[in-house]
Amino acid sequence: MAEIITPRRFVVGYALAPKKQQSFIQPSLVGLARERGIDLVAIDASRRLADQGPFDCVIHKLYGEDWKAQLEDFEARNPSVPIVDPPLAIERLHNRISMLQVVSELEIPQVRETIGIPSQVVIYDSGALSNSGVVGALHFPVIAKPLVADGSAKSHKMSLVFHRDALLKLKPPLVLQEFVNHGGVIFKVYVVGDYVQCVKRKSLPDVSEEKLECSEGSVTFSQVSNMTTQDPTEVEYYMHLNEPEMPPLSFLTEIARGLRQAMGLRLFNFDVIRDVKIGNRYLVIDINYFPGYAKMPSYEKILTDFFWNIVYENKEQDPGGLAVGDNDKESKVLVGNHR
Ligand SMILES: Nc1ncnc2c1ncn2[C@@H]1O[C@H](COP(=O)(O)OP(=O)(O)OP(=O)(O)O)[C@@H](O)[C@H]1O
Ligand SMILES: O=P(O)(O)O[C@H]1[C@H](O)[C@@H](O)[C@H](OP(=O)(O)O)[C@@H](OP(=O)(O)O)[C@H]1O
Ligand SMILES: [Mg+2]
Ligand SMILES: [Mg+2]
Repeated sequence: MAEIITPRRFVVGYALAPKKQQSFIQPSLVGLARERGIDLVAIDASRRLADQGPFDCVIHKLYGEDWKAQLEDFEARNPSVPIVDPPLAIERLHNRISMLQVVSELEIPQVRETIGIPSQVVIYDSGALSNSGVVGALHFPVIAKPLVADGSAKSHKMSLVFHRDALLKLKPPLVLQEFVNHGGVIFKVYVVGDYVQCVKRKSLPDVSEEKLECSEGSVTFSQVSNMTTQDPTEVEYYMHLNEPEMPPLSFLTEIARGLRQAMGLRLFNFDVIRDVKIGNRYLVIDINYFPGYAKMPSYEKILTDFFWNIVYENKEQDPGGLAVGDNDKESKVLVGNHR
């Protein structure tokens, strides 16, 4: 009788909003993870988390106090199971001021390229919009961004504001951020643990001094980097999207490492623009928790490697610390020698 020991399987539980689940949990990801011994299992957010599982790792992108309490309860009962990422660390990204503060605090070598954020002010009430002491130092145009970034459609609705008088119709709380001409392209830097990948995306076109003078009021827009178009006049734009040079990957990797450590997050992306006036000056304008990874080439392999590292790292550090009901996961298959 030969004894075959099959490797232990791991379970990664995911708690995602329906739209996110649909885009992220693709059969190609589930299949690849399964081949590597990792089963991706949906968490039902309407049921108590601690009653579900067992899990070797929990990944999540849900909002609200209820969900945070569920995670805390689960963590207290399963202290050895990694929660990716801790809700407290994610919270920083729900406010567009605290989100970028961490960039200003980065301590990375800035020799050839430099990194920063655009000048910005936070506006809590309408009165501040007409207060020279608050908005007087800003150089126009500015982008008005909702202060809260909570995943709602409203939190993505922005205005490009050309003149001060157009500020008065805006609805605080918001951030007024100087618009920086950057050649109409943004660099989206995806971070998955210590893996970093940069892609180019469509952005707002530059605003010349002449255009600024003849433009009135403001224009609204939403998630411009995700926009695709059937408009033939834009075909040319897309043809030229390949032209701008990428920022050096080593520089982006340093920034990603610094952000990861400072924020205590492993799953995020950040948007970078290059100032056309100062060619080696880069600015971070946005950081997103658990972004649209399925848009990233080879996301299945990158995410599967990430899950594998988490569950194996955890197993090595704490081989005894298994989640509830974990003991029976190492299955032995006995194969009889039939005559
Ligand atoms: N300071 C800036 N200067 C120039 N363009 C900017 C600036 N801030 C934002 N933009 C443009 O506006 C777009 C939306 O801004 P931002 O990324 O902050 O919004 P978001 O809704 O959080 O985006 P995402 O969909 O990536 O979460 C950017 O992709 C970029 O095209
Ligand atoms: O709706 P919220 O919770 O804010 O999250 C969005 C992020 O803000 C975007 O950055 C994601 O798009 P990108 O992956 O293209 O950055 C976007 O990706 P998705 O639309 O593919 O899910 C979302 O993750
Ligand atoms: Mg963005
Ligand atoms: Mg964002």
